Amino acid sequence: MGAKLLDGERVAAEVRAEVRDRVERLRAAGVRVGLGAILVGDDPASARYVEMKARDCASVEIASRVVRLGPDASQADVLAAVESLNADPEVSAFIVQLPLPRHLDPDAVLWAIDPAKDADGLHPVNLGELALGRPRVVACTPAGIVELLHRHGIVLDGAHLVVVGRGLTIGRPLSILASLPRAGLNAAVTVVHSRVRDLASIVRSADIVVAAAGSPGLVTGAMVRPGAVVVGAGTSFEGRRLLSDLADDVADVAAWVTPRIGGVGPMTRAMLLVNTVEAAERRAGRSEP
Ligand SMILES: Nc1nc(=O)c2c([nH]1)NC[C@@H]1CN(c3ccc(C(=O)N[C@@H](CCC(=O)O)C(=O)O)cc3)C=[N+]21
Repeated sequence: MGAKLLDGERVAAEVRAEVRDRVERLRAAGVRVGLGAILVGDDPASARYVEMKARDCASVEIASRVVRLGPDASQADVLAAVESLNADPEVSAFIVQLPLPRHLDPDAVLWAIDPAKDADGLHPVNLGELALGRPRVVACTPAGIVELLHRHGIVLDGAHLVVVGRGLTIGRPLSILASLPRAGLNAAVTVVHSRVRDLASIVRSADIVVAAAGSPGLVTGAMVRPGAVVVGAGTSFEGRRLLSDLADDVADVAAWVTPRIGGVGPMTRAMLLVNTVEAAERRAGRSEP
């Protein structure tokens, strides 16, 4: 266990303190900030995440509203919930918890969200703006990973970043974000899936590895170049236990590694609050750079 820990809990607390100041300033100007969530079905992990989010909101004095729909909710029911939050002046931004039950079409639901209220940065317009090189609302986990690295003094610019996993919420947007020609980003990005030929040699060529495949123990110490930075971002469960995409022996080899708990997860939640206060600021016409 030679690696230093990328302390997401600590950095998330810093980010929350900054969000709280911004909420305070908006309140002084008569603007209230609220985060909504639509939760469909009874997946325990999803329910737990939505609960944590409500607690985070309370800690920064953002109002929180959860719309709960049963596991048999129809596409029309979900779209109606989206429309109600789009129209709700108390809701600055909101998320639709994913994955949705299999009978629902997530693409149509994401399209229905007002892009100005998209707290997750997963609306096609926001993903499109990101791809075009002018990020507006950035997906929470990618934004959180970039922030986590920055605040530990780890430089993306010029580094070789290997992203394992290309999902909608982490790998795909992170690979685009990190490659943007901007100060603090500008990484040389390789994005692969978990069954790529010779994953080990690709991972070994990385300065920074982000494992976002949702495949427990996928990235092992033997794959990692000594001194590399390794971030575990995938989530999977064994019962209620959260499993990491990183094998434990990564910590013997890497210079920096995320802990299984208290790494990327708290950063994801913190960036959700950032996206929410930014939505409120834009709406109030006092957007900060
Ligand atoms: N529309 C949408 N947006 C999401 O951002 C989203 C989603 N759907 N669906 C599910 C995934 C998963 N996710 C997590 C966020 C934080 C923790 C987290 O904070 N975990 C704690 C541990 C919590 C525990 O003790 O189980 C930690 O890593 O320290 C976990 C998982 C967001 N997701």
